[in-house]
Amino acid sequence: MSERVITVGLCGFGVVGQGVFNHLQKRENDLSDQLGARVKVTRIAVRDTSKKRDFDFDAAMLTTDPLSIATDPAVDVVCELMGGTTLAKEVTLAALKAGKIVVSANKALICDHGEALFAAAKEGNGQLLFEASVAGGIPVIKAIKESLVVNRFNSIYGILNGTSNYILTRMTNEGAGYQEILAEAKALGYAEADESFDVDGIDAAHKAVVLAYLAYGRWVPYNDLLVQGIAEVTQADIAFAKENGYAIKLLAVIDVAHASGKLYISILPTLVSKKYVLGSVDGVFNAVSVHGDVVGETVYIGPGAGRDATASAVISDIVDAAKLIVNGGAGRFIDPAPRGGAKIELAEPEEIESRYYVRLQVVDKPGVMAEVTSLLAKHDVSLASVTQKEVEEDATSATLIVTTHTTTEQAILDAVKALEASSCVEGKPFTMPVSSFEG
Ligand SMILES: NC(=O)C1=CN([C@@H]2O[C@H](COP(=O)(O)OP(=O)(O)OC[C@H]3O[C@@H](n4cnc5c(N)ncnc54)[C@H](O)[C@@H]3O)[C@@H](O)[C@H]2O)C=CC1
Ligand SMILES: N[C@@H](CC=O)C(=O)O
Ligand code: NA
Repeated sequence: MSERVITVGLCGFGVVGQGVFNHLQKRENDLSDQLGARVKVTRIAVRDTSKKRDFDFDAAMLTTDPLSIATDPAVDVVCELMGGTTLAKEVTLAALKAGKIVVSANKALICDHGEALFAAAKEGNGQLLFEASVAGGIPVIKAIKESLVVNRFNSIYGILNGTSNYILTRMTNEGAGYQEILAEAKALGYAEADESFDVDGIDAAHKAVVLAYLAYGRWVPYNDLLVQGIAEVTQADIAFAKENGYAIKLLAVIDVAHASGKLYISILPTLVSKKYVLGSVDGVFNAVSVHGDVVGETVYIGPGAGRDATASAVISDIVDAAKLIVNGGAGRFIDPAPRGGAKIELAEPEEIESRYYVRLQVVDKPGVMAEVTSLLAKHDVSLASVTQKEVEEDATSATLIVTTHTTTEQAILDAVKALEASSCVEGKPFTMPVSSFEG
C-alpha cells in the first residue's frame, strides 16, 4: 500500500514560512517514520511570485491567493504565517469553517479574534493549533493545554517578547544604542512587521491574552490590560539595576489575587532580581513560569523568536494535525481551554500591590526633595531608597531615582500624576514595578 501523504498549504513565505518549509523538507523521512505518513508542502501563497527565496522549491506550488489554499480540498493542513489581522482572519475563518486544521503563529489574530475563530472551529469541526504564537520555540501552549491539564493556575508570568529582551540585554551588556539594536533584531528575523508591536509591549500583551485564555477560559479584551513597552528605558535605569542586583525585563504578569480571586494582567518593564532565574534569561530567549496548584512551579526557557525556533513550534502543530488525520481524529473540535473560568473577574488597580521604581528629572534647587517626598506620602507611597548622582556645579536639573515600599498600583499611578504636575519635576516620570516573583 502506498504511504499516505498529508498535504500542507503555507500562507505566507517569509521568515517563519520558509523555516517551516526548510525543516519539513529536511526531516521528511524522520517524520514519515514516526507518523506512518508523509508530510508535504503542496501549495504556498506569496505576495510576489518572482521574489528570490532562501530555499529551492517548485514554483508551480505558488499562488498569490491565500484564500484559495484555505478552501482547497486537496490541502489537509493550512498554515497561516502571513501576520496581520484582516486577510489572516479571512483565511483562518474560511479554513476552519471548511473543517480544516489550521496552524497559526499569529498572536495578534488570536488575541483580537480568538473568540470568533474558536467558535468557527467548533461550528465547522475544524482545529486551530497555535504553539508558535506564544514564546516562539518554547512548547508552553502544549504544556498548559496538555501536560498541566489537571492544574488550576495561580499565576503565569515571564518574558514573552524576544525582540525586547534582545534589545534590553544588549543595552545592558554593551551600552549599545536602542535604534541600532532594533535594526539588528529586525535583520535577524525577530521583530514583527511593525516593530512598535515589540518595543511598545503590544506583542507581549497579545501573547498574555492567549495564555490567560488557555489558563482561565476568558478572553480578556486587550484594552483592559496595563501595557507599557521598553521604549522609555534609559541607561540611567540600567545603571541602577546593575548597581542593585537587578535586570530590567519586559515582564508579562498573569496573576490571580489570593484574597479576591480576581485576574490581573500587565506587561511592564520590571526590575527582576538577578537572584532569580528570569533575571538571567537574556538575548532573544523567553522564559515562562507557570504555577499550577497540583504541580507547583514549572519554568520554561528557550528561544522566543527567529526562523528556526518558530519553525520548530509550527511543525510540532503540523505533526499533531497529521496525527489527528492519520488516527481519524480530524473533524472533531477540541476546546483548547475547557476550564470553564469564563466568569473570572478582572482586578482593579487598587487591588494590585507591588514595590515600584520611579525615575524623575527634578529641578536642581532647595526644597525639591521635600516636595517629592511629600507628594509621594500624600498618596500613601513610602520610600525605600533615594538615589541622586552628583551633578555639575552649573546644572539646572538632576536625575532622581526612588524605590518605594509596597503600595498599590492605583497609588503609584496617582502619585506619578501628581509628580508630573509639580513645578519641581521636568517631563514625565518613568515608573516600573520591582518584581516580587521568585522564579
Ligand atoms: N519572526 C518570528 O520570530 C515569529 C513570528 N511569528 C508570527 O509569524 C507570522 C509570520 O511572521 P514572519 O514570518 O516573521 O513575517 P514575514 O513578514 O517575514 O513573513 C510574512 C510573509 O507573508 C507574506 N504575506 C503577507 N500578506 C500576504 C498575502 N496577502 N498573500 C500572500 N502572502 C502574504 C509576506 O509577503 C511575507 O513574506 C506573524 O504572525 C508573526 O507574528 C510568531 C513567532 C515568532
Ligand atoms: N516579534 C516576536 C516574535 C515572536 O513571537 C518577538 O520578538 O518575540
Ligand atoms: Na511556543
